[in-house]
Amino acid sequence: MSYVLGIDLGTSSLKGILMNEAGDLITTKSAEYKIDTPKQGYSEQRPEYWVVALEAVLTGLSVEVSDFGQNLAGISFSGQMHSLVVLDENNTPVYPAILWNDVRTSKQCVEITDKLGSRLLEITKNIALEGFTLPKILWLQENEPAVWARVKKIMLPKDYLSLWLTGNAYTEYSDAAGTLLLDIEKREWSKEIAETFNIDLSILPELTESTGQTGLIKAEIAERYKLTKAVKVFAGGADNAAAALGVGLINEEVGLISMGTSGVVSAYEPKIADYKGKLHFFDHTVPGAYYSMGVTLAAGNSLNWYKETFGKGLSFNELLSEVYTVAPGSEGLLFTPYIVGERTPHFDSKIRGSFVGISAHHEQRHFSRAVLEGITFSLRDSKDIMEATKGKKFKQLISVGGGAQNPDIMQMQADIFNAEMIRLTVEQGPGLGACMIAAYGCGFYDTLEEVTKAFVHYKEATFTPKPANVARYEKVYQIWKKAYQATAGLSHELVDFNEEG
Ligand SMILES: Nc1ncnc2c1ncn2[C@@H]1O[C@H](COP(=O)(O)OP(=O)(O)O)[C@@H](O)[C@H]1O
Ligand SMILES: O=C(CO)[C@@H](O)[C@H](O)COP(=O)(O)O
Repeated sequence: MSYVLGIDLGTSSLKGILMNEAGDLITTKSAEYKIDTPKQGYSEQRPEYWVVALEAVLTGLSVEVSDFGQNLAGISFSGQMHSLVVLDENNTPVYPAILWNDVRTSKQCVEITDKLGSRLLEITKNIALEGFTLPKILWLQENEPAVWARVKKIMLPKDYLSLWLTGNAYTEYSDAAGTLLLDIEKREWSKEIAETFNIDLSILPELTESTGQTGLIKAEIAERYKLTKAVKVFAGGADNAAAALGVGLINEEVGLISMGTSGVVSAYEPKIADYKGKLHFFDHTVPGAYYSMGVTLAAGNSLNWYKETFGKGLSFNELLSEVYTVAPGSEGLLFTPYIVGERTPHFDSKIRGSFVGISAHHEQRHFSRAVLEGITFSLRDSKDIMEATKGKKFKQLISVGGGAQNPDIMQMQADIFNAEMIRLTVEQGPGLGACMIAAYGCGFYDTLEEVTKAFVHYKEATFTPKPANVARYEKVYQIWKKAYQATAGLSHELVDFNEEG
């Protein structure tokens, strides 16, 4: 039976999921990489890190699965969104990729908003945020003119890997939508926006559907991994759009929660909607459909920071092993996960995180629980906005991302969202979505609905809200919500103070 490979180029690691054409999991492999932070607010990765990780995953698969080379038929991708990759005429990166959680571009966001006014929302359906690609391009033009002069191609992370595999430069609508350069209605690069900011349209990659084929794996790479078939490569999707497909978000019945490096709440949108920038609005991987989402900049990232700072050397399971012994509300300890600023609902790159209410009786287990609760409250902010704008409550939510591995986090999500939380049998939503795109692209199925039936399965055991916890969290959440206003002024002053040196 033929195999399909889904590559999820995450922020903390690259994950490969190998499945057969019937939708059975064969195996998974992953390789981690670091984030470089040369200055406060900067977040970068060298595209070479991703290639090294991809090669490690391909090597691991070819060693573990004896018929990998013989049976691999198609590959597709899911990738961290918005991050800017810049290449010269030889397709060599000329600058580190500036990532989606880099907040150096506040000035450029103001410039975009001033120059485009209401046209920005009309054309792109989104507002200017530090994480998106266009402000990063303007930052490079302004701060690194010599580098900018060498740029012949702009790419998004997963598209760089596709280029590396095939030699062809493409992107697809779900990732293009996150650049602020796509005219969402016309489904083409916006000439108006590109001209306003002196961006030559020729440096933008050709657009295709998520399911579009970008090429075949180059001969020298096929030879290295002993791939005997002509392996087809398909464009894939932005990680949140691929996850939406991977969890079966192909109708409005359910919502999606992801606790990866970022935290995301998203919903299927059958047609273009105007959320006035309160929620992000992007193309889905399902051609012609869309999804809306709210984003917490540092969900898993806050947990990582906490682990590295206060639990060095511990595994996540060790770090969180006593969380269940603390009652909901962490006995009066609150945490706001704004360690790199926040998107939904505050859109504030200068807010910073805080612990509020530290008492002499608090132990490490209280801090651990407070961190998880703060992350989940922040996701609740997005969920509430989404439900209010859509006028409907999600009774069931599918939970993905690294955080979904922990049962205490899952129960907390059920209690704080007051919804039944469901998990996938194959735990990696974005990578699964990428496999599904490859299976469809290879022609193993006629429709994405059929692929969904074969590939997407939920675990039988779900996490249901406990009424006493729901009631308690409702009260704590109302207090937690005040922490943003209470700490915003202080945070802004401190950030300015630090920037002055
Ligand atoms: N066993 C675990 N328990 C709780 N959280 C975890 C666990 N493993 C990973 N995580 C969290 O999940 C995050 C990684 O999730 P993932 O979806 O792989 O992210 P990304 O796609 O951004 O690389 C980590 O940053 C970490 O905070
Ligand atoms: O910026 C966004 C969405 O707008 C992030 O969700 C990135 O797409 C990174 O995702 P993860 O690495 O956390 O999956």
